[in-house]
Amino acid sequence: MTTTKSRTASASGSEPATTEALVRNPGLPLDMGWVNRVHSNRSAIERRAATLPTRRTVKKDWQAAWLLRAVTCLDLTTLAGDDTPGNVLRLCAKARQPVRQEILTELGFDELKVGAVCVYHNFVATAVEALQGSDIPVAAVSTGFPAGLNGFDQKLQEITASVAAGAREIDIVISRHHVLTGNWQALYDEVKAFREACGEAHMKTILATHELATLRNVGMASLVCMMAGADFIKTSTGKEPTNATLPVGLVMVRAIRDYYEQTGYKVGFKPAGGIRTAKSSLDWLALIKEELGNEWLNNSLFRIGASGLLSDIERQLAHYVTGQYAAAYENPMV
Ligand SMILES: O=C[C@H](O)COP(=O)(O)O
Repeated sequence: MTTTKSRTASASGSEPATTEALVRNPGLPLDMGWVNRVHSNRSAIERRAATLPTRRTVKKDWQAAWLLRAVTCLDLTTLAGDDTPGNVLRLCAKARQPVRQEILTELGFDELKVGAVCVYHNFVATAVEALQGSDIPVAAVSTGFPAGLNGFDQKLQEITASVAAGAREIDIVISRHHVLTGNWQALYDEVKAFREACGEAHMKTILATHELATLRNVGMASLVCMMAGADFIKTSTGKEPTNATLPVGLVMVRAIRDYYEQTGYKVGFKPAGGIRTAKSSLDWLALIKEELGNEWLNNSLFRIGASGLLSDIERQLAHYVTGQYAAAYENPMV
């Protein structure tokens, strides 16, 4: 007979949490013919997005397995004005042990860790040291995060400094004005230069979709950033009035699918900003599964950027294992 524990473990392990090394998207010359063919039908996109939270009901063992998968894809983030070395160290400890060991053991796991820790440049060195030996990468937000309005040279210096401090991932923000004025060449040139400055560090390109005015702009900007060599495209900084939404996510993952079908290169996707509940993490996983397939359901190609999601996931996992919700003090942070 299959036990609950072994079913859960196999459900979570049915696809590897981290796949073998991907071929990095090298980018390609800006193809304005392709970019101009991007279209978006807002009502159709919104209708499709509205079905996602309802059509895939993931329950019991499968829900636990999906939540564990969400944890492995989490960019555990702190990007607050009152960040301190102390709270970054606590975040890194949580990154190493995101779910209490007794819960993990009940679920049949020895170990679980997040996809990355995401901080401002000033805390990169602290996080790198705290995560030594864990193989958890540190991601730095860069290029004038969140508004993206620093000078261009300053933006390149920020990237270089974060890479030198040990960041293995750089989350850059694009200049929204290039999109809003239709200057796609400028957007392409900017992102290509950022990618060159990143070197071996993987580059996530934040579109700040709320500030791009239309879904068509989101689709066009997604494509231009991939042509310029983005390893991931990311929805939001977490600082816009509206951040990750399923309609915007749908436009972006369809751009990723289009790019893959045309070039053979897989680009990752990172929804970020305002994702706070275990249920919403399941909706994002469902979006990826349905639109991009299981190949994207691992932390090489999918991340969730969140500063306040993990505690609800841990709470739901504890409930799954014990039948009771934990007291707040048992899940003290994030
Ligand atoms: O990149 C990640 C986002 O800044 C996180 O946003 P959040 O604080 O709303 O979770």
